[in-house]
Amino acid sequence: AGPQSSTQPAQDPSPAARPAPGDEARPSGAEMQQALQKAHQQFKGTKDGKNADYIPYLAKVDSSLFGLAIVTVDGEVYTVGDAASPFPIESLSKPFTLARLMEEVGAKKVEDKIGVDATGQPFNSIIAIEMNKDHRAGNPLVNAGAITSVSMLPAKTPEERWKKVSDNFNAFAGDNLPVNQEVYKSETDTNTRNQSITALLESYDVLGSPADQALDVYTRQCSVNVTAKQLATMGATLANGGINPLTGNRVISADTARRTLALMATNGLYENTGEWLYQAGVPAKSGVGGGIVAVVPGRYAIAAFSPPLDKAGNSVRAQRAIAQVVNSLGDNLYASTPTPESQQGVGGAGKPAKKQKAAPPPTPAP
Ligand SMILES: NC(=O)CC[C@H](N)C(=O)O
Repeated sequence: AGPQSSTQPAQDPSPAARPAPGDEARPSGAEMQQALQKAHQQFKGTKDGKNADYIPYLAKVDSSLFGLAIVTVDGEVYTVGDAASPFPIESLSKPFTLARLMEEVGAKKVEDKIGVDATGQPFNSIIAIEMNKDHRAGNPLVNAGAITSVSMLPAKTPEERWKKVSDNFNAFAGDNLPVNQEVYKSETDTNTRNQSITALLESYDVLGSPADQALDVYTRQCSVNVTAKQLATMGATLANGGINPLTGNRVISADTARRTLALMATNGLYENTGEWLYQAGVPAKSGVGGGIVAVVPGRYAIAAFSPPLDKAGNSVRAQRAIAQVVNSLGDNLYASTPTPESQQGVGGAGKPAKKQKAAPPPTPAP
């Protein structure tokens, strides 16, 4: 791949008229669709990883399911494979409930009561709570932080708390996301680890609601079914400054969207978040149901679903496919100029993409 075109506008355009970095080489819809197809083709045979088995329902899901979806801030939708297959949202619920919480109580309360730094620990770590004397949970995207988030949502009854969570998901997805009752039961019957985490948080007096209510609403929010297309729409709402690009409705403020994305970049894939950001260069969030959503701010979100997970609980195919698509489209946020190397996927699994398009002639300012 060669360098980008060196065509320069005669004059530096005003800041408002200046395209954002990379805008001059924005991929077309056809290129996005092709990138999805290529990644699907390339990684569908991947055998690495294993379904989550600590939640009995997830162990039984067909490991070969594999779907990819992109939703752009202009409301374009591109999909390939099993993008319409519902799967449990699990930890992908966390950033969206967090965003609702920030809207309702302000970001400062989240910073003070939960914390906004990486934990560097597994999502269900108890040691991370013990080590973090100031904030206890440390980050809203691990279980302790997400249970605390749910507990802090202003609500007088469990029903009201659940309705807030559920209405919020539906607004992000522009669709009705149902609870998978089998998953809810499966998790409720087996979530002894989360019971311990919740009891520990309660002992440190950081919960905003009765402990059992926080854990139950958290468990139910993890049991909601979502498809890759719906998940990409949820991510695209974050990419689009809080406005759902399919419904046109504002779901959260632009400030909350920005803060949520920063937290995804910091801790979205738990102890593997650094490795992820190093390879893919975009904020993302995973769930043990096999979903991952990644966001290119101002541009699009890409979601992938494939059940087999790595040891940190992140879908293997989803990571490889998303990293390859994002890099091949030139959207790694840390790549000032796309290079063959920056266009490779996780572990160099991808191939360099074709040359960047030449920049179009500058549009005259109105
Ligand atoms: N990482 C995840 O997706 C974990 C979610 C799961 N419901 C749990 O609490 O353990």
